[in-house]
Amino acid sequence: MLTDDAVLTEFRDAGALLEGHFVLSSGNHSTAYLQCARVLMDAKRAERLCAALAGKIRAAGLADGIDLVVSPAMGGVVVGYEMGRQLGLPAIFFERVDGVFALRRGFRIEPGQRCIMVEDVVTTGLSSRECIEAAEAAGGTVVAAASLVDRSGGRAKLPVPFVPLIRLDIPIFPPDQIPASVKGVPPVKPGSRGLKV
Ligand SMILES: O=P(O)(O)OC[C@H]1O[C@H](OP(=O)(O)OP(=O)(O)O)[C@H](O)[C@@H]1O
Ligand SMILES: O=C(O)c1cc(=O)[nH]c(=O)[nH]1
Ligand SMILES: [Mg+2]
Repeated sequence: MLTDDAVLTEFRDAGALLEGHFVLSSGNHSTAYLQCARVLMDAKRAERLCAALAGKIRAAGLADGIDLVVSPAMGGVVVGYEMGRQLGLPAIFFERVDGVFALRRGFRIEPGQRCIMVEDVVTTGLSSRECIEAAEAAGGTVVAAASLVDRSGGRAKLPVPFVPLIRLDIPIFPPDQIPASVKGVPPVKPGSRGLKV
């Protein structure tokens, strides 16, 4: 069990609590960004946080009978792997092919396998919902979801019980409602969805 303060300290110590002007995966803008890759680059920190998340999942009675961890690449790859280790389950990831989540690399889901979908961050919940739909389309039954961070303040709706390690309520702005003070700061887009290179 980790307190919210302890989780935020881990993020702060990892240099993962960023302030500025960010374009999120959803196209919304924000003045705050949680860079989970910086948290997960430290194996011991990843272990501490994922052990706590696994503990929350067990405490919620959601760990029993799960066969498989599924997660959405890129952000979900490392956290999915470590959650598989903590829960004693295999872990596979979906990756976007022409924008649509697909299983590659010989990964597959056996018919009826019970899955938990694991994300790094939930903002609108779109990536999570798409990953859950992809796992169901691949033959699985998704019974729960988990993430390191839910920054939606609980507003993101997922179709299965959802356990975040920490829940934050961080404002997001649609592109036509960005405050003037934020507009003046050149935006950066850290995530990979819809990235133009
Ligand atoms: O709840 P949402 O509004 O979907 O936002 C959260 C998603 O955005 C980020 O991924 P991103 O799509 O930027 O791609 P990445 O994981 O490949 O970096 C993050 O890893 C989540 O998957
Ligand atoms: O919504 C996102 O794209 C997003 C927000 C955030 O704080 N961290 C992240 O990795 N993605
Ligand atoms: Mg992602």
